[in-house]
Amino acid sequence: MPLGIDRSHFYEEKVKHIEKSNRVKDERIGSLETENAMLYLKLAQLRGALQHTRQESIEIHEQFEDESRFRKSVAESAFKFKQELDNIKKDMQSVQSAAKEIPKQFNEQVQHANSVVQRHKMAFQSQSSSLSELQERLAHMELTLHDVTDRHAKEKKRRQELHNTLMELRGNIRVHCRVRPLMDFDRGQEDMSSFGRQGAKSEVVVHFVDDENVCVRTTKHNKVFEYERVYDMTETQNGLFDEVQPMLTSLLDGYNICIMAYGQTGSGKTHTMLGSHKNEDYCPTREPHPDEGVIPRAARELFRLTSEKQKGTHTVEVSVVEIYNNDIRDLLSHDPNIKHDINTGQDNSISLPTIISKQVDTVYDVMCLVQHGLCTRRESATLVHEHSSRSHLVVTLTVISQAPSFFSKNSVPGDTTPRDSKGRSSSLSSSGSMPSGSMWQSNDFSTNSAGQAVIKTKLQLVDLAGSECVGMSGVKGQALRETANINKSLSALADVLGALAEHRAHVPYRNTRLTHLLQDSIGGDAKLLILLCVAPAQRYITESLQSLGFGARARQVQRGQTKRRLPSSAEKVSLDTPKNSRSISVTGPPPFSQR
Ligand SMILES: Nc1ncnc2c1ncn2[C@@H]1O[C@H](COP(=O)(O)OP(=O)(O)OP(=O)(O)O)[C@@H](O)[C@H]1O
Repeated sequence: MPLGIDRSHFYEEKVKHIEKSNRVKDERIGSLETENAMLYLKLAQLRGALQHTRQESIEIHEQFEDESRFRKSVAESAFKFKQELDNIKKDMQSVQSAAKEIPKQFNEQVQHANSVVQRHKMAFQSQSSSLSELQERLAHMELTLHDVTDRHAKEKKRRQELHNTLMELRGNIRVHCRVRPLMDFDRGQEDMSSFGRQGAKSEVVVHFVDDENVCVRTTKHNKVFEYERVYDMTETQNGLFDEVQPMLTSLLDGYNICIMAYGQTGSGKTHTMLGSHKNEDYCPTREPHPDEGVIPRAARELFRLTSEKQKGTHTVEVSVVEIYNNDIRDLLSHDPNIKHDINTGQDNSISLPTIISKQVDTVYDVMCLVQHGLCTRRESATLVHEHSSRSHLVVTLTVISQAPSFFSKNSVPGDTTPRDSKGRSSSLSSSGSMPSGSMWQSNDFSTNSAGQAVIKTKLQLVDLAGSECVGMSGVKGQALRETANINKSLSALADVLGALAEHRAHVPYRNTRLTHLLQDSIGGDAKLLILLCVAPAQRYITESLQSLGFGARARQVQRGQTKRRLPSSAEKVSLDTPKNSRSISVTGPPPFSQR
């Protein structure tokens, strides 16, 4: 550039140009930065997309692997299935071939079965005729068996009746034996585990054999005793009374009856006669109770029998006495400690004139009086059992019956009552069961206040005190005296039976009050039943053998024919003078006896 030329313009232009170029560049930079930012953004987006794609590819890879594994397992399963299928196919083939065989075999079997059926059919046909024959024979045999069983039962009953009649004719004492169940107190000092076991004191050694036999079996003993009836441990009060009941019918036919429970202490005498209770707890009931014993049942039967007779012709009186330490005590008296004497009549009839006898109309009345007596009865606890009776209890029911009309004042002279061929009055036989050959006795024939002839018969119900070994009962002092008296009176009873069985001239009735009071029942004309009570345990074996022996001995006594309480000679009854005597003793020969 020439000197002196203004260069500022140039520079200005130059600056402008540079500024313009700078502006262009700045714009260019700006747009490039924008573009760069856009590119960064795009890059970030692409990176994000890449990341997403990577993630997806991982997932796809994993899915692929899963699928590969699945395919592999499917392939494996398919292989297994194929193998199984092959096996099934093979099986199918064998089944098919077997199935092909089945109809063949079935046919063969059917043919075989047919032939068997055919054979059996033939056999059946041949046997059916013999089967019907057999059935006929079986039916016939069943009929015969039934018939034989029936005849056997009838024979047994007839034998029993004949036996009873024979016993009656001979005047035998009937003996029934009751074996009681094993009780807790039978254990004594024994431990629980050995209760009832072999060798233990409580081992059962008295066994029921059948209705008529009982046996004692131990290492030392094997003895069988026979009685009219044996009751096992399960026998109920009702079952026992069923056997006793028929005897009571004779009471209204004019026979005295005595039922006596005998046995060692704790053997079940009170249970049998009254039922199980403590004396002071006895509670009479108006209704029959399944547990009640012979006394309430006998009273019930007596009232049943009298209810069948003409109203007002029978009255019943009750007395309750005990024999304690050989003294007779009236348990219905205000002062039971008063001792009473026995009166022996000219005809050897026994009575207690000073004791109270109360008239009763119902069983309840009877049992209330018995309960009154029981509250006073002596009992105490012994080692054997808690409520041991220390006295003999005698409950007497006296039946006062109006004698049949031909004994009355109007008909006595020149008695025209029809008689049977043996001289018996037909009106008498209507009262029932006079056994052939029975004899009549007049000692209880008397008159009532209206001057009518009456007959007194008595039912004595005796709960004896228990025989016992002093050592076993563990008693001392006063109780020892009681035990000694009990044992003495019971052995006197055995002596009396011994003397009667051996027909000795002297029978020691008067050795004790017990034997004296029971004299006309044991040795006289009463029908006597002894209920032997036996405990089954080994610990009482001595006492049980003694009781069973006592029963066996009693059965041997033959007292002669039982007698009926009726006047022997109506003509001799002085009915015109009733004041003379209330108890008319007649000594002449009986008009209707079989003699
Ligand atoms: N057949 C029986 N069934 C069930 N329990 C019975 C039987 N016999 C007796 N017992 C029970 O045995 C116990 C003794 O019986 P029980 O009092 O009758 O004897 P006992 O012979 O009268 O005795 P004791 O002479 O000492 O008075 C009572 O608890 C009674 O309940």
